[in-house]
Amino acid sequence: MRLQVLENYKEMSVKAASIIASQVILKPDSNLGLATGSTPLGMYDKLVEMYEEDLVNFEKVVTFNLDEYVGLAADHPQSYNYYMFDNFFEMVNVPKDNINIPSGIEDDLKQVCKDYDQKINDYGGIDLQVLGIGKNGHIGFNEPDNKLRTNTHVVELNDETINDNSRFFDSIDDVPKKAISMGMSSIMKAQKILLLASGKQKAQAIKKAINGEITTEHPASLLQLHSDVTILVDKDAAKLISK
Ligand SMILES: N[C@@H]1[C@@H](O)[C@H](O)[C@@H](COP(=O)(O)O)O[C@@H]1O
Repeated sequence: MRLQVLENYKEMSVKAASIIASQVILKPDSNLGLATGSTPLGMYDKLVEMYEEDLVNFEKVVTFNLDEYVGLAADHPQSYNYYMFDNFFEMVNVPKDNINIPSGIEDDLKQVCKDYDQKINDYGGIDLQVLGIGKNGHIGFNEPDNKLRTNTHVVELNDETINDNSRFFDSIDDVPKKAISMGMSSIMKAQKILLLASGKQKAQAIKKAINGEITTEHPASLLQLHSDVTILVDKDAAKLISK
């Protein structure tokens, strides 16, 4: 694991964007695994800026998002589909046909999950996977548990995650109780992983991810088993990491 501690959120976001841009410049048809949440917002802003300045071109890029809420249609403002278009896809030139986000509103969600993994495989796997981290160490929506699912699957969100994510909804009752998430093996199969964390509320989760034992009870700790992980954190998120 390579850890880089940046001065603040802005610097972390700029660094993350430059890593993605380098990936796309070196391999224009990269398959990018993308994440949502508040953490990557600054990275998407910077990437849009770089695209507008002609520093990067996404015309051959294919994207696969990590997760989506069950029950929220693509046009629901809190869906991850909406988030991705609102914060990134509307402003850059990733072709619409190259954008993959699991649909949480189909009747047969098992089939959606199966097809999603199949498509990732058909495209030759993910070159660079961006991840945020939950306060409880979840990545995507792989929640702490005594066992974790390998492939894309439907997951029951735990109370802490529902509570954390309720800040985006009018009321906690509006937060979906289930989501579709890429599984740990889908994530671990990515060639490279880029994990971002900002703020002191993430310090404990980052400490356990980097210095803690490898356990499914802290899904991000499994990243210690991957050979090419870069972790970008700001000073607040880094403050519990032992030297
Ligand atoms: N499913 C998402 C994760 O992919 C994200 O990493 C996490 C942290 O979000 P934030 O960046 O807003 O703290 O929250 C959500 O639950």
